[in-house]
Amino acid sequence: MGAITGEEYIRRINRLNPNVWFEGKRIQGELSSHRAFKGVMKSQAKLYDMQHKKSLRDKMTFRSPITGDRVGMSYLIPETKEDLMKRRNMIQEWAGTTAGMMGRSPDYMNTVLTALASSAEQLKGEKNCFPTHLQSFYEMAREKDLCFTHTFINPQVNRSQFYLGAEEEVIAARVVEQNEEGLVIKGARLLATQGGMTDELLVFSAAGCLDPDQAFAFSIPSHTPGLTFMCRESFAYKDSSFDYPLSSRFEEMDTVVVFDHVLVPWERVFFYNNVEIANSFFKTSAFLPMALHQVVCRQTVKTEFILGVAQMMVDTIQIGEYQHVQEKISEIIVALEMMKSFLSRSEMEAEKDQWGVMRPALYPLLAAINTFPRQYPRFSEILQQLGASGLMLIPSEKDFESKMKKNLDQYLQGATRDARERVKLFRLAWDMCMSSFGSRQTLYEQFFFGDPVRLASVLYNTYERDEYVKRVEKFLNREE
Ligand SMILES: Cc1cc2nc3c(=O)[nH]c(=O)nc-3n(C[C@H](O)[C@H](O)[C@H](O)COP(=O)(O)OP(=O)(O)OC[C@H]3O[C@@H](n4cnc5c(N)ncnc54)[C@H](O)[C@@H]3O)c2cc1C
Repeated sequence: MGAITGEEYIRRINRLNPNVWFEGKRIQGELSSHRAFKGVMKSQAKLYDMQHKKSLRDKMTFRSPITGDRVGMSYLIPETKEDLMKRRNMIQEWAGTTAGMMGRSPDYMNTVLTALASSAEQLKGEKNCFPTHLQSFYEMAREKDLCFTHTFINPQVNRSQFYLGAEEEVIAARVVEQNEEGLVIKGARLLATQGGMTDELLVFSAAGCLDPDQAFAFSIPSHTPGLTFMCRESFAYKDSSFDYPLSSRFEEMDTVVVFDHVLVPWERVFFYNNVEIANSFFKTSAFLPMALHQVVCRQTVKTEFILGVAQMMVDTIQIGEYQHVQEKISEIIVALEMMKSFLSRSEMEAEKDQWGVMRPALYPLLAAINTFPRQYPRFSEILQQLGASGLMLIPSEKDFESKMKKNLDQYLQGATRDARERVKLFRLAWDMCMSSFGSRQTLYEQFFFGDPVRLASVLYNTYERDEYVKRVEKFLNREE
């Protein structure tokens, strides 16, 4: 089968008909026609269509080692530095289409699964681990071009250090039964972005897992009996891409995932009841370097887009002569250059692991994921500071078609753009940094890969720096 088209993606999800709840009701009918999903599913479909465009086919796909069919490049296990470049080019092509605003374009989770499968050998011989399940599942996903959401966060009930979650009624998803057919899961997980609009849900333990009944990794189809996705409010308020240029296209729903005695067949279980593996596999496998490589590729493209928007705003109202404006634009340039450097260094210093996987160097990528969550809110702030009232003077497409057009044309024109074009640009900036969609983007970039505070601890606890301390010791003991 190999790489799918957009139409195949839409058909497949509609046929699955997963149990998705929105505003108090189960969504009936085709998910791709529902107002909360239609824009983003159409955008996702466009990404899949790119795999079949003649001019992009070699960039977006590679030949399956099993069938020779073309399969998605995000499923490529990198063995050389050239493979890493191929992965980067593909990821950035998709990110360019979404302005980097779709954090969950399928390459993100495809990369996660590919990374885990490339390290499956690590599970060999370990208690309750099934490396062959993981490997064959990856191959099946690659050949069918499946897409995924994932969930690994327990409900935010009580985050104090000594909370053990021992309520009588289960809250955080856990194994409640084990039988011949598989594991039975009950409870909830937060959250799954794109929940319901993917083929599969990949579930793995929350970081710092202590409970053997929560120490698992598996994947199940989105329409598995007992599985429910509960949506938040949709930020796709209108279809007009003039009024809502980003949210009408890229609003990725976030869902709470509820497991009501969900049966996970054994062949879908990668490991269970193994706290040690649950806590170590994601650190020692290729997960971090490969997933972060995808993330930083996308974030770099997103930063380029933000820089472009900011510069267009500056030009439109001619504020580029002011020093503080230049400084603000420079701040975005510095951030962009940093991201590009982190990415290049991660590729230049990539090394093969013991299974022949070319892993991008981890520390430049960890530095990036520690920096970007702090930079991104500043980008929003800069757009607001540059746009000022212009971000409120954003009449709708309908206003431009009304009797008011003459007034709008006269009073909302910019120095270099007519009123309609100026408003179109400022609406884009507004959707990026002020609308519900824009605010979610800011929260997303801060948290989607984990709490930035705890991500900093990963650096603190693992970064080799004895040599520097020794150097200072030597300096302090210098006699001359
Ligand atoms: C838009 C969005 C989309 C997301 N999509 C997904 C998804 O698709 N799949 C998925 O699995 N997850 C997803 N996430 C969840 C993301 O992984 C979490 O937000 C992140 O790991 C932080 O966990 P939390 O939200 O539970 O915050 P909490 O852990 O509850 O933290 C809340 C606050 O308490 C502090 N805090 C709590 N515990 C500690 C501690 N032990 N030490 C220090 N400080 C602490 C934090 O620093 C923070 O300030 C998404 C998040 C967002 C915002």
